[in-house]
Amino acid sequence: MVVGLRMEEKIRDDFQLPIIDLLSSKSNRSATSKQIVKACEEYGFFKVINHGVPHHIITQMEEEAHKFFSKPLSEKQRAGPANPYGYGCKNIGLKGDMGEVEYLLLQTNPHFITSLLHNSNKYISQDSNNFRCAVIGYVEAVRELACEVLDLIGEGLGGAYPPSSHFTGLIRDVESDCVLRLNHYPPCDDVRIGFGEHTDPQMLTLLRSNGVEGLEISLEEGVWVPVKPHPESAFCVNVGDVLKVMTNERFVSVKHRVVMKSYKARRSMAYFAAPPLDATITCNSHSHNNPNPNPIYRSFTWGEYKKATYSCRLGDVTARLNHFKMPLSPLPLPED
Ligand SMILES: O=C(O)CCC(=O)C(=O)O
Ligand SMILES: [Fe+2]
Repeated sequence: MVVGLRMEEKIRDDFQLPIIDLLSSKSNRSATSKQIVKACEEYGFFKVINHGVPHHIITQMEEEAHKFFSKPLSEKQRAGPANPYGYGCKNIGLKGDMGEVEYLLLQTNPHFITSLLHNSNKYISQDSNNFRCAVIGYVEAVRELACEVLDLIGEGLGGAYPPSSHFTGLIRDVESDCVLRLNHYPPCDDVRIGFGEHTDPQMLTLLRSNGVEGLEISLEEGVWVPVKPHPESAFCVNVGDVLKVMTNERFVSVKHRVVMKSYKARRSMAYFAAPPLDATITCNSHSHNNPNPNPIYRSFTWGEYKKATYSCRLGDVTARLNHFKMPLSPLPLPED
C-alpha cells in the first residue's frame, strides 16, 4: 500500500532539471545569471555545482547531524519539542501535518545557537562546542552561496528591479530570520511520504542530501520529477514564496515533497534564506519582462507571512498566499 500518494500521479523519471555551474559565472557572468533566471521562471528549482562551499565544512555539519540522529529517541526528545525551534519527530509544523521524518530546526543567528546550547532547557549535544562550530561554519558558508545566487538573480532580472544588493542585504542583515533544518528520514521497505508537498515560504532554500533519493518536485498538478542525487556534490536551490512575490510571480516557488522508498536513511540539510521579520516584501511589476503588469500582492512584512504559514497546513500554499493578494477591482456596473 502506498501511503499518502494519489493514484493518478505521473512520475517523469526522464526529465532533465537545470544544473548551473557557478565556475562558469567567473568567465561569463551575464550568461550564468540569465540561465538562473530562466530556471527560476520555469521551475523555481535548479542545482548548483562548483559552488565553493568547502568540503570540510559540509562534512563537519553532516557528521554532527549524523551523531545527533543516531542517538536514542528519548535523548533526541530532550532537544524538543519543535516550537518551532528544536527537535521534532513526524509532526511537521503546528497544524497536524505528519511525515516519516525527524528534524532539528535551528535559527541561524550565532547568539541563538549559543543560547540554545548553553542556556535553554533543550539539550542537543554532549559536545556542544563542536556542534556550535559546525553550525556556525556551515551557515556562514551557505549564506555566502545564497548571496552569490541572489546577486546573479538580481543581475539577471535587470535594471527595473531594485539593485541586486537589495536581495542580499536582506539575508546579510544581522536581524535576518534565516533557518537551518536538519532532516532525517528513516529507511523503509514500502513507499512513504517523508515530507508532504509544500513550497518553502522564504526567499531561497539551499538544500543538500546524503545522496539517498526521495526528493521530488512538481512541474504541474499531479506531475512529479524525482531529483536524482548528483555525483558532484550539488546543492539544490528552491525558489521560495517571498521571491515569487517580489518578482510579481515572474518566478514560481517550487512545489516539492519527499517520498521515501529506500532501505537507506536519507539525510538532508536545508538552509532557508529569509529577511528580517520586520522587512517589507513588495512586489515589483515594472520589469518589461514581467508577464503581470499590475502588482498581484499588497506589501506585507516577512513576519506577517511567517505567521500565516504557521496558521495553515503544509500544503495550503494557495490559501496562505491568497491572503496577501490585492483585492480584485470590482467589476464595472453595466450601463443602462
Ligand atoms: O529533505 C528534503 O530533501 C526536503 C526537505 C524540505 O523540503 C524542507 O525541509 O523544507
Ligand atoms: Fe521544503
